[in-house]
Amino acid sequence: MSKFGVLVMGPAGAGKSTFSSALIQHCQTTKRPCYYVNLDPAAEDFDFEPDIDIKDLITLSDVMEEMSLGPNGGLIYCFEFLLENLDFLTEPLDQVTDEYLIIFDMPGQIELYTHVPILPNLVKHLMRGSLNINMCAAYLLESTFVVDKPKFFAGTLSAMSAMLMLEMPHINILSKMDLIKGTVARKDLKRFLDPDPRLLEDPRKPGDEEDEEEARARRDPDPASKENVMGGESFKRLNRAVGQLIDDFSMVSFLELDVQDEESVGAILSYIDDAIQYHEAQEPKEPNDAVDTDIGYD
Ligand SMILES: Nc1nc2c(ncn2[C@@H]2O[C@H](COP(=O)(O)OP(=O)(O)OP(=O)(O)O)[C@@H](O)[C@H]2O)c(=O)[nH]1
Repeated sequence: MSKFGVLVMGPAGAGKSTFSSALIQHCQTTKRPCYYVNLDPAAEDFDFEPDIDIKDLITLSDVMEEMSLGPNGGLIYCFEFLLENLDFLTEPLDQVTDEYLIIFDMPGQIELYTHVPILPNLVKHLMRGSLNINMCAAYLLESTFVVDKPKFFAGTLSAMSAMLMLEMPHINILSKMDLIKGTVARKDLKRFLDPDPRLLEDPRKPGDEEDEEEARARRDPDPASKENVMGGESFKRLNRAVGQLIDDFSMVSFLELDVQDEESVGAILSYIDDAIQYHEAQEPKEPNDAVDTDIGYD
């Protein structure tokens, strides 16, 4: 057995720190040792004191002030600095024994999960070489997004982007389920948990009933309708293509998280353990890949 780690990611305010705390609480209840690493250089209040806190190395506020950078550029700078000082993580993590679950609580800036290769390099360092941590990514998206379908699909695309970029075991989580409980019918919710590509063409909000006429018009649009003449159809085709892309990439589905419900937290942790074990069985690691610390920030 070797160390297990979970990289808790997702957009700002998705509930990453709250989920990290729920995981720690669950580990305490089930007597599983865990270790908490805060990698958000702007995070301030914690339910549980981090065992490693990036702010002991560098803080976003110092970088913004001293380098005259904004919050996004400042965050990238902080991570570049972390990659140049990986001993800050390696030394304490080397001391963590194999039975521990290591929770990495990440910042919410979306840039980190899309186009800059910071996280792939960090993950490579954690998973390969001497640390040899078996990792899984947990990408959180707020459940309230389901009432705004374009927003939900945009969030799903960012989860996919993180999946493709990191190439590691990955689960997606719909967080804050308590906020939509009772407002979205189970059958509607299922179309989001396992994203249905036709959702973007369906004008109804979850919970609305569709009348026969609307359903017919959606299945069989009138080519001469005003919307089509004004270019609405090409927008619909784009939506359809995006929905299909997500559908074809059949690994994109969501688990439900309600942090108040101990069982849902435990179920997600079991998925994380299973995803890691499955990945380990499929793809033995290549040790000692060099970490590229140049991420092209100027
Ligand atoms: N109702 C409800 N609120 C939640 C839940 N999880 C988090 N929140 C609230 O959502 C807000 C953001 O939660 P955080 O855990 O700080 O989110 P985060 O993703 O760590 O935020 P950043 O680090 O700023 O990106 C806080 O006000 C939380 O109390 C949940 O499961 N249900």
